[in-house]
Amino acid sequence: MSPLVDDFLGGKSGLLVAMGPTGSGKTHTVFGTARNPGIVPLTLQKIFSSTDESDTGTEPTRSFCLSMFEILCEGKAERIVDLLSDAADLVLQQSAIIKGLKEVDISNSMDAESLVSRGMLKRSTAATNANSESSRSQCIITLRAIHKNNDLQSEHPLGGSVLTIADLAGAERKKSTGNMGSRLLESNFINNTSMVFGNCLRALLDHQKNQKKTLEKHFKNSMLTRYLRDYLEGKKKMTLILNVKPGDDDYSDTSYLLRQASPYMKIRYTNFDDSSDLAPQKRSSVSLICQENKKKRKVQKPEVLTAEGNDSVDKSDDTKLSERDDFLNSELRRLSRSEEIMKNLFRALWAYSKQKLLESESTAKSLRELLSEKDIQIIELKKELNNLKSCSHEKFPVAERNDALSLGHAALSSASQSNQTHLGSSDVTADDFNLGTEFVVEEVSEELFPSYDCERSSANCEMEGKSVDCDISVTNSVDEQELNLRHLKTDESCTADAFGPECNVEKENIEIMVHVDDKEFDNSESFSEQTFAHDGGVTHGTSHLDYPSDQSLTELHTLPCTKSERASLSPHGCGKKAPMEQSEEELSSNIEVEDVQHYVDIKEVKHHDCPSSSQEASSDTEAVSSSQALVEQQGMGAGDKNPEELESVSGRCEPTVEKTIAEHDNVDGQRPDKANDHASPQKKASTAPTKSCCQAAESTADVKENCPAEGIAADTKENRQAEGGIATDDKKEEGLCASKPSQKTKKPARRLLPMSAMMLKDFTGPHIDAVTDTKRVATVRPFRWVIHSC
Ligand SMILES: Nc1ncnc2c1ncn2[C@@H]1O[C@H](COP(=O)(O)OP(=O)(O)OP(=O)(O)O)[C@@H](O)[C@H]1O
Repeated sequence: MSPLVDDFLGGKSGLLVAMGPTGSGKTHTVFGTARNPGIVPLTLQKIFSSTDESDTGTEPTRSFCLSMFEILCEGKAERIVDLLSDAADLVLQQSAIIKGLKEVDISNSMDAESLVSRGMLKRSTAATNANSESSRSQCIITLRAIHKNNDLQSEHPLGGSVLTIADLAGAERKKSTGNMGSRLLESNFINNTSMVFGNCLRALLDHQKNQKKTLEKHFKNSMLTRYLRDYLEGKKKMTLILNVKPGDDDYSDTSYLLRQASPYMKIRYTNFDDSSDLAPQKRSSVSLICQENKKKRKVQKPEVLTAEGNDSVDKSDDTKLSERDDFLNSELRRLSRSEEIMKNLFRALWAYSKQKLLESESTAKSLRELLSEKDIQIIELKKELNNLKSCSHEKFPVAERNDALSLGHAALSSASQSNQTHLGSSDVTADDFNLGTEFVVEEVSEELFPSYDCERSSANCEMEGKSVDCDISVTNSVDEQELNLRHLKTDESCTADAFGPECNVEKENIEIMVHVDDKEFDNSESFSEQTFAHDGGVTHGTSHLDYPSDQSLTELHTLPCTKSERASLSPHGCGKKAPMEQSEEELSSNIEVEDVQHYVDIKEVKHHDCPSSSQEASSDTEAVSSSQALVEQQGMGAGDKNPEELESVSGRCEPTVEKTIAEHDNVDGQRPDKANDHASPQKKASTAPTKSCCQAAESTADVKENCPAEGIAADTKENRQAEGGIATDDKKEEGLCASKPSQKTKKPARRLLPMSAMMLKDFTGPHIDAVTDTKRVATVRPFRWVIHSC
C-alpha cells in the first residue's frame, strides 16, 4: 500500500483491491479493527502524517476529501449506495464519475477513520454459513487529494489524484454458504462481479502480451468494472491483495485463486497524464500523423541546422520519425498488397459469375424454344382431335342415331323371326327381344360413349330410365347366338333383382301346396279329375288360373327358379325341374299355345312391375285356393266346367292383374285410391275381366311407350286378346279401352308362340306326366318334397 500512497501523494492515482473467497478476511484486511487497523486507517494515518510533516510551518498545499459507497444488487440490477449520506441512488456516468456522490473533506486521520467507521455501519452485510458478517456488496473508498498546484489538478476532473480502496465481496459457493432466496441472488451478483473483474484483468494481460490483440471491453459487464475502467485498462496503477483461508477445506479455493491471479503480476501500467485521450486519435489517423510528421521533419530540419546545441536532440527525433515512417510505409505496402489481392479475387469471382450467368441465359433460351415447339405440337394435336370429333359427329348424327335405334329394333325383329323359323318352338320370347335389343344398345353405347352407364342388372325393370341414355344403336347385323348369350346373362341378372319377391312367392306356394296335398289325400279322385282331365289337349280358352292345381304345381315346380327364368324358359334355367323333364316334349305338342299365352302376358306385366310380384303371387295362390275349394264343393273336374264357371274362374285373374296395375299406378305416382278400389272384394265382383285386361293392356302400352323394346312383349297380350283366347265382350272392351284406342292396334305380331310353347312345357309337363301316370299321388309327392327342401 505504501507505493500507492506515495504515488497518491505525488499526484498519481492508484487502486487497491482486496479479493478472495468469502470469509477469507478481506474486510478485516481493508478496515481492520481498533486494535489491528486495516489498510484504510493505516493509509489515512500515513497520508496525514506525511502531509503534516511536509506542511510543517507552512501553508498546506493540498487538501483531501473522502467518499465511500457500495455497489449492490437489487434483483437483477445494480445500484450504487452512498455510505456517507442518505441521498438517493447514485448514477455512474460515462467518465467514471458518480453523480451525487458525497465527498467529505478530511483534515486528519481521526476524522477520516470515524467517517469510515460510520460508513461501515451502513454497509449491507448478512450472516451466511461461511461468514457471520459476510459482505453483500462491493465497498469502495476514495481519497482525493486536491492539490493547489494547477498542473496536478488536471489529472482528475475534480482535480487532484485519487486513491481508491475496494473491498470486494468474496466469491461464494452455494454449498458452503447455504444461501437461499435473496441471499442466493446476492451470491450470483457477487460471483458475477468477481468473474468480470477477473476477465478484465486477463484481457489486459493478454493485450499487454500481444499488442495486436485488441483489448476486450469486459468492464462493460458490471458497474464496478465500469467505475474502475482506467485501472483495468492499465492506465493507472493498481494493486491486488489476495486473501485466502488457511483451512484444509479451503485448499481448492486457495489454489484456484492463486493460479488465477498469479499471472496478473505481469500486468504493467502506463501512467500517462493525458495520453489516454490522444491515443485513440493517433490510432485512427495513422496516415495523417505520418504526413504531419513528414511536414514537421521538413520544417524542423532547417531549425536543427540553424540551432546550435540541439543537433543531437533533432537527430534522435529524426530517427524516431524515420523509424515510424518506415513502419507506416511497410503497413501501407501491406495494405496495398492486400487490397490488390482482394481486387483480383473479386475480378475472378465476377468473371466466373458472369460466365455462369451467360450459360444460364443460353439454357433458358433453349428451354423457351423447346417449350414453344411443344406448344405448337399441342395446338396441332388439338386440331387433329377437333377434326376427329367433327368426323365422329358427322358419322353419327343424332337423327341417324335415332334411326339406328329403330333399325336396331328392326334388325332384332328380323333376328327374332329368324329365330322363330330356325328354332321352331325354341326359347325366344318377347323379353328376349327386349333384353337383346337393350344389350345391343348398351354395347354400342359403351363403345361409342364409354361414359354412359347402362345398368344391365335391372334391364327389364329399369328400361324406362335407360332408354334415353342408351338410345343409340347401330344397324349392324345381330348375331343370333350372341343374342341368346346375352339373353341368358340378362336372365341371370334379372333373377337377382327379382329374388326378393320370388321368395315371397315361394312361401305362398308352400302354403298352397300343403292345402292341395291335404285335398289330394282326402279327395284324390276329384283332384285328379279337375287337375289332369286334359287328355287329348286342353282346348278351353281360359287363363292359366283355370287350372288351379296346375298353377300351383307349376309354381311349385319352378319354385327355386325366378320369374325371369320362367319367362326365358331356358332348359338350364332351373336345375330343380329335372324330374319333370322326362315327358315335357310329349306334352308340349298337345297343348294349344294360346292357352298359355295369357299366363305369359300376365307374367310379363308382373315382370315389368317387379314390386308387385309378391302380391301377384299371393293373388294367384288365393285364386288357386278358391278355385280348389270351388272344385271340391262342386265335385267337378276341369273338363266339366261350363262357360260361366270358366268365366268365374277366369275372373280370379282380375285381382292379380288389377293389383298389378294398381301397383304400377302407385309406382308412377298416380291415384292410389284407384288401386285400392281395384283391390277391394266388392269391386272384384263387379269388375269385368275385359276391363282388367284392358287396363293391363294400358299398363303394357305405357311400358311400351317408355321402353320400345318392351312394346314387343306388350303386343303379345293384344295379339292374344285379338285371337279370342279369352271370351270377352268386344263392345264392352271398346268402351272401357276407348281412352287408348291407338294402343290396341299396334304390332300384329305373333312372335312369342315358341316361347309360349316352352313355357307350356315348363308348367304343364308335370301334370301331363301325372295324367299319364297311373300312380298320380306318387307323382305329386315329389313336388311336395321339392317344396319342403326349398
Ligand atoms: N487476520 C485475521 N485476524 C483475525 N481475524 C480475522 C483475520 N482475517 C479474518 N478474520 C476474521 O474472520 C472473519 C471473516 O473475515 P472477513 O469478514 O473479513 O472476511 P471477508 O473475506 O470479508 O468475507 P466476505 O467476503 O464474506 O465479506 C471475521 O470475523 C474476521 O474478524
